[in-house]
Amino acid sequence: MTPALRLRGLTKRFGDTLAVDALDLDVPQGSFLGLVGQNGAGKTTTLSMAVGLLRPDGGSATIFGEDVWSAPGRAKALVGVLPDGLALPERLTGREVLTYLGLLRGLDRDVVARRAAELLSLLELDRADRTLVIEYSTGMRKKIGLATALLHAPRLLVLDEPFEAVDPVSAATIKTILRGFVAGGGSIVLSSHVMALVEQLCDHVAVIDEGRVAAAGTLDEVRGERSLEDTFVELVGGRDGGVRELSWLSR
Ligand SMILES: Nc1ncnc2c1ncn2[C@@H]1O[C@H](COP(=O)(O)OP(=O)(O)OP(=O)(O)O)[C@@H](O)[C@H]1O
Repeated sequence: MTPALRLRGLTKRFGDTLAVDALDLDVPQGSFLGLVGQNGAGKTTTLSMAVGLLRPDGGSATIFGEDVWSAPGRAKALVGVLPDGLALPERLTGREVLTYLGLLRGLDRDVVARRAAELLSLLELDRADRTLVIEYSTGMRKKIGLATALLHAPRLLVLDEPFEAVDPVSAATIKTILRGFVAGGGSIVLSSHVMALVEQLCDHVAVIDEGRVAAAGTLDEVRGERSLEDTFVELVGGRDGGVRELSWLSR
């Protein structure tokens, strides 16, 4: 079966930094994949190239077989994206943002109005109906970003740190939405630093280290008998000597 997302030889260099190094990754259809890695490992750069937001120096990205760079219209219709540092029209309310983006996506006005109302209510943004996006908190921005990613009912969701700065009640709602999305046949790839969250939500995991995939597979294949955190620290921590302490802090 064609993967929901296929990355082959994806490469990006910023000056002397090789951020992503000939990276290969498949996100199988119907899977919920967690992308984990240390700060600066290359997760955001990889996801940005995967969805057509950042042009790779080499390699390819396909979404359900559609090439992100040679067939961007077809590929982008299939994917909903929550990018890092999402730029939003700041002088609109959440409802106006969803209406604007829904109409740009070619959805009917009635459909947009219905879906926007449901998303705003579910994500508890309807109480701030007159608030402009510029006045939103960090967590509210994440939530409206997630709503924009879901609005056109994509087949694949690509979410960069969707739970960052989100309160526990909203996080529980988002988890329910994402689980429902996968149960309904959707596929998800999300990046996170929270191993417990990845273990709780995802059925597949990929560990990125220095721009390459250090391990990938089902959750059980990658972690074996250990916790994901132990596996992760062992895989990527070993290089710089693992966990160290500040001796001058001890009394
Ligand atoms: N626009 C840029 N210009 C220069 N260097 C960049 C740029 N974006 C990323 N990098 C570098 O590329 C590498 C990978 O960064 P990236 O943001 O993809 O990592 P990450 O795994 O998402 O990190 P984090 O977990 O901290 O968000 C880092 O060394 C970073 O400094």
